[in-house]
Formats: sequence, structure tokens, C-alpha cells
Amino acid sequence: MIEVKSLHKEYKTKKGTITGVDHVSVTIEKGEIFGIVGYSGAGKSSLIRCLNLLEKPTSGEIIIDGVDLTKLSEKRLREARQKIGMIFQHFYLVSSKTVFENIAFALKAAKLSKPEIEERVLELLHMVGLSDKKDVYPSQLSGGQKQRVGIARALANNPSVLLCDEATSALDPTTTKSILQLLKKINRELGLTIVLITHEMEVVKDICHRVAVMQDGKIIEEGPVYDIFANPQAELTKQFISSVLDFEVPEHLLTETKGKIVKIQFQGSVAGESVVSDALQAFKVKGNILHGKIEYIQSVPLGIFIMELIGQPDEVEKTIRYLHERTNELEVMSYVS
Ligand SMILES: Nc1ncnc2c1ncn2[C@@H]1O[C@H](COP(=O)(O)OP(=O)(O)OP(=O)(O)O)[C@@H](O)[C@H]1O
Repeated sequence: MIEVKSLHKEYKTKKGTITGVDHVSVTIEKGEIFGIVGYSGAGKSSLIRCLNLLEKPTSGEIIIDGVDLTKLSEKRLREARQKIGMIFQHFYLVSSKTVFENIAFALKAAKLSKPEIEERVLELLHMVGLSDKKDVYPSQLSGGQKQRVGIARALANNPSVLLCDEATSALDPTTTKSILQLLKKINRELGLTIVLITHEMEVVKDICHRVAVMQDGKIIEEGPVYDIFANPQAELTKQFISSVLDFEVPEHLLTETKGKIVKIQFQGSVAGESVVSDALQAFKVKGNILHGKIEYIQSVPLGIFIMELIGQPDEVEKTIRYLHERTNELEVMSYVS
């Protein structure tokens, strides 16, 4: 478990003091994938780099499995860092070393014998799907393959925590998906706690269990990913969600419609029920779907439909009441009489 208590990070510059992280407190459970999302300058990098003391916090505590890293001597901190792996947007592989040597290098400090190092590197290469690339140099690898080497290197010393600093931001969408799948597999098979920072809500949707939204150095909203998608509170969180769940209805549709427009949300198993067709059969109304989508957030459906209801006002009202009772959220968007 990672407990961050009132973490504060300031940078002293010629132009004055800049706050990177502003008294953030957050708890990350063992074995979960925790995402931190925010725009550029929100403080994500400062926060994640403080977690392994790559950046020294100005004040606050970083407690990993009961040990406050900020209180450790340099020697003890070096030992503790072995249990915290990290991967980066730009991979940082050593270009003059082969894939094998890049990973083996991380094991040197652990004082393993040569055969032990060989065995461990081959095991790691197998895990990340690069067994056939052991003797090639980083320049001969694609971005996705370089990140796989980065992951193997980060896992070399069997860490309990993996920090991912915009690990997929330099990759194309297909490669991003494959790296996220690999991180998911590692999390599942090794029980590793993963903390990742990203500016893409799509990444959060694909693999995170919980997410925190950062703005101006602070966490402004935090919760299970599904709940945040289904019921975002802060304006910024809504903006991030809309990048994945875009439900803008063209203005002319809203003004040209004849009936009442409702936006309905279905969560979980409700998304699979025939609520809309039941409603249309039960009442004398016609339903015209203007927009609709079911998004799967780690296999759990979240459905949103925007629908025009046309009929006598009392029948439309009854339909709305019925839909309200059987769905998770209903909002009347407009009424053109
Ligand atoms: N080494 C530094 N010296 C001075 N200011 C810094 C330093 N690192 C970060 N900052 C400042 O701290 C604030 C938070 O930056 P940080 O890089 O943590 O945000 P971020 O959310 O990771 O953004 P990005 O995605 O662009 O890296 C910004 O105002 C930034 O300018």
C-alpha cells in the first residue's frame, strides 16, 4: 500500500517559487492500478517522481508498505528503490548496450551471479514477449518494443510497485493498447501495484481500477474508474470524460425536434435490459433515438442514449417517469412544443 500524506513539492526558480504538488494526500491499495490524469502542468510528473523520491518532496510523507521513504538514509533509500520500478515516456534505454545488457544492468546492483542474471533476463524477456530480440540494440526496435524492454528492466528486481510516467504517450494507438494489455497482465499475474500518470482518459478507461484527477497541483476528484465515468462531479473531470464519451447532439437536431428530448444513462446490468422498448410498448409514444452508445469500462457496460419522445404530453410524462424508475439517470434536455 502507498500512503501519500500532505505531499508538497515546490520548485525554487529565478522567477520565484512554483508549486508542483500542493498538499496532496492519497492512498493507493496493494495490487491496484491507480491512474492520475490531468492536463500539462497539473503536477502529475512531480507527484509520481516524488513517490520514489526521484524528486525530493518539500514536505509530507510517502509511506510504502509501512516505511516512510522521506525518513530513510541514502543507503536505505537505495534499497527501498529496488522495490519500486519505473518506466518513462522516452524509455531511456542505453543505446550502446543490447536489449539483454540493458536489462542485466538493472540486476548488477542486486549482486546476482552471471548464470542467475542470464536466467532472470531470459525470463523477463519471455514475460514481455521479446525473447527473440535479446541481442539487438535499441535503435533496431520499434517504440512499443523499446517500452517492453523498459518494462522488463523495471521488473528486474521483483518490485512491488511500478510507476509509469506517461508510458504510452509516445506510442501509436494500437501499440498503446498492446502495452496497456501487458501492464494489465503484469498486474494480474504478479500482483504488482501500478501507478500511472497520463493525460489520456482512454488509458484510464482501459486499465485503471481507480483514478485521481489533478489540477493546479491538487487532486480535485478521485474514485473507482466506473463511478467517475458514470457520475463525474468536477467540470474538469467532465471534460476528460467527454473525450471518451462524446455525447454532443448537433444544435439543429435539438431545435428541429418535435418532442421532448431525454438523456438516459444505463449502468451495469441495466444496460442489457430492454427498458426503452418496454417503455415504448407500454405507452402511446414514439421514440426516436438521436444518439446512443454503450461503452465498456473494463467489461462493465455504461450506456447513454439521447432520445426524442413524441406523443400526448401526459403519455410522454408517464414514459419519462417509467424510464426514470428503470434507469440510473435521466435528464430532460429540452422541450419543443
Ligand atoms: N524542475 C522544475 N523546476 C521548476 N518548475 C517545475 C519543475 N518541474 C515541474 N515544474 C513546475 O511544476 C508544475 C507541475 O509540473 P509537472 O511537470 O509536475 O506537471 P505535469 O502534470 O506532469 O505536466 P506535463 O504532463 O506537461 O509534464 C508546473 O508549473 C511546472 O512548470
